[in-house]
This record gives sequence, structure tokens and C-alpha cells, in this order.
Amino acid sequence: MIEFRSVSYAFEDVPVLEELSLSIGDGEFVVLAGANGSGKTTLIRHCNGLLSPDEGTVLVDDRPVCDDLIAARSSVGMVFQHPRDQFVAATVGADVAFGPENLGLPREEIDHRVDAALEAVNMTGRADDRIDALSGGEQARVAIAGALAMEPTHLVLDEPFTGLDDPARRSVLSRLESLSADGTGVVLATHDLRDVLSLADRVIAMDDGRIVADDPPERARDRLENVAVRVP
Ligand SMILES: Nc1ncnc2c1ncn2[C@@H]1O[C@H](COP(=O)(O)OP(=O)(O)OP(=O)(O)O)[C@@H](O)[C@H]1O
Repeated sequence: MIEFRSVSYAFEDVPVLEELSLSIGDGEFVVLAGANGSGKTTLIRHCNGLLSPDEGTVLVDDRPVCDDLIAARSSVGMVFQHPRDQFVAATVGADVAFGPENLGLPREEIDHRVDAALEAVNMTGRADDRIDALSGGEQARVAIAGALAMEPTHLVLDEPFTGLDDPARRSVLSRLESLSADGTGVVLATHDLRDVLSLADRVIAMDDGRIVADDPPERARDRLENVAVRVP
């Protein structure tokens, strides 16, 4: 479970999150929607301790994130908006393998995870490609594969579809759907709600650092239009 208890956060003196409380259960598929600047990325960065609350607490599996960053980062896999910041190796396969290697898994399991993760993002056969020679969309797909290969309890993705072509987008969505069906929690911050609402258990809408709606998808449509999100 990921839990925010009355979390406030300000950049310098500008408040961004204000007394935000939220609980995301294991296996839930949550779409996080909201206009530019509403605070989605700031919220997400608290899930694995990239940001720490000024006030309040964020807990992962009942433990405050700041007490055990390694545990939080093993449970919560993240895909960031700017994938270039996320790479640690020169080639696609080495980068996707890096996380599972750090978990100390046997080579056969690592290879299996890397193959499955690359297949999920339509990058089968590209393991030896250099990351710096990939297009932006291909880099975004490798970043997603890296998080998938960790098989975390929760997968948190910040605008993961930016730069993805339609086949890659459909492939990632289908992988998220099967992960969710198998019990992985998914938190997906996106402006692009095409095909996403039907997968979601909840749609959380943010506006100006606050949660203004937290509804099942069928009830979320009207409210989303009020927070400047285009609904399909
Ligand atoms: N590093 C920073 N320094 C100062 N202010 C920041 C910083 N990062 C974000 N902000 C401010 O915090 C607010 C929330 O930004 P955030 O990136 O969380 O929004 P968002 O909902 O993810 O937006 P987008 O949809 O554009 O990605 C914005 O007003 C933004 O200007």
C-alpha cells in the first residue's frame, strides 16, 4: 500500500501539495489526472523518496519512505517523464538488466525478465543497441522496460506515453493491463486518457495541489472536464 498522510510540500515558499491524504491499495490501477502544474509529478516523486514532505508522512507498505529508501524503491518502480535521466548503462539490454542484477537474481531469471520487458515495449531484438543512438520514443520504451523488469509491487508512471507511437502505446497498455490483472498496483499520471479509463479502478484528479476527485472511471468523466483534462 502507498499512503499519503496529510502531506504538504512547497518549492521554496510556493506551496505545491497541501495537506494531501491518499491511500492506494495493492493491486489497484489508479489514473492520476490533472492540468499542467497541478502537482502530479510532485506527488509521484514522494512515492520513492525523491522528494520528502515538509509536513505529513508518505508510507509504503506501512513504513515511512524516508526511514527505508531501499525498501520503498524496491516496492515502487518508477518511470519518469524524462527517460534520459534514468539510464545507467550504455546499451538497452544492460540498462534493463541493471535493476534485476542489483536484486541479486540468478542470470537465467534476469535474462527472462529482460526479454519479457523488451517484448512488452516492442523492443525485442534491440538489447545490443546503444541507448544514446535511440530516438526519444525508443528511449521512453527502454525506461518503461527497466521498471517492468524489476517486477515491483507498485509501478508508478509519469506521462509514459509521451513520444510513443501507437503500436508501442498499445503494447505498453496491454502489459499494464496484464500486470494489473496479476496483482501489480499501477499509478499512471497522464493527460492522454485514451483507452486508459477502461483499465482503471480509480481516477484521481488533481487541481492546484489538491485532490478534487477520486472516483471510479465511469463517474470521473464530468469532473475531469472541470480540471482541464480532455476526456475521450
Ligand atoms: N523544481 C521546481 N522548482 C520550483 N517549482 C517547481 C519545481 N517543480 C515543479 N514546480 C512547480 O510545482 C507545481 C507542480 O508541478 P508538477 O510538475 O508537480 O505538476 P504536474 O501536474 O506534474 O504538471 P505537468 O502535467 O506539466 O507534468 C508547478 O507550479 C511547478 O511550477
